[in-house]
Amino acid sequence: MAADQGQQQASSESMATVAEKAPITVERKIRNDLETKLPKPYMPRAMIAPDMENINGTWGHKHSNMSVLQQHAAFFDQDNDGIIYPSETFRGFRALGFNPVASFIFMVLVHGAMSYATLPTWIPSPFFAIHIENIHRAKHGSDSGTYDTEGRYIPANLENIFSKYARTVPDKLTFKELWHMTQANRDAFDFFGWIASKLEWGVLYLLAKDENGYLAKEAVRRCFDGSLFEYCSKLQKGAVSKMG
Ligand code: HEM
Repeated sequence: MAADQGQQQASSESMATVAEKAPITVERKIRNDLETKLPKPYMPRAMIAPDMENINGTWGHKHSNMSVLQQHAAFFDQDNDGIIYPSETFRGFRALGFNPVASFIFMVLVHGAMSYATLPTWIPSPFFAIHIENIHRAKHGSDSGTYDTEGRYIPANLENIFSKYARTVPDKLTFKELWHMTQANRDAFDFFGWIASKLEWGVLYLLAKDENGYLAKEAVRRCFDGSLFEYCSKLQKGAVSKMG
């Protein structure tokens, strides 16, 4: 009997997501029910970005056999040649509705920060090209961990963002909660990653916040597979109506 109880206690301890002496684990919650809806939520997905509500990823979005991170960047590859030039990024940001000044600044930051790491040789590109084949090499620290090192997508890490930081409304982040998340994701002395993360999440907030100032989980998920960008550019052209 005592042995049974001991075993039960050991097994509940081995699954605990909270440690009494680490109050931060109480504050930032982890869900333990992901598997009830989403099979193997911990398994990185190469081509599809699912979550609890969309277990097959984005309906109607073509992966073209690219990794989820490659799909995220591919919207900006307007001639589909696998290489993104600054002019394409500028036009991509314009198509999303950003003004010329903001689009120019984002273009300089993205290509200044990401081109070199993605090049096929060590010789820098005078054109600041970004090679989509190697986009995984442009990953940085202090991120959410939702892309893995090879550019796959880890559903559990998307869910963790919302269970940890969405306090006001479930599955939606206020600007303050988003800021809190990027602060919490900081690796020590990773100044580049701190700034890169703030910019990525800040631009996403500007692009996809709703009329009440919330950033919805659905918008974040669709940012990861790039389908959000296609949707927003169609919205700008007036080709689709706004997401429910
Ligand atoms: C409106 C435009 C864009 C938005 C809103 C955006 C937003 C994001 C977000 C929110 C992340 C996730 C960061 C994390 O997991 O913490 C991310 C990651 C990434 N983005 Fe973008 N992005 C945009 C444009 C681009 C462009 C043009 C490129 C390159 C061509 C790019 C390349 C990347 C890469 C390489 C990562 C992985 C970084 C990492 O997880 O360490 N993004 N982006």
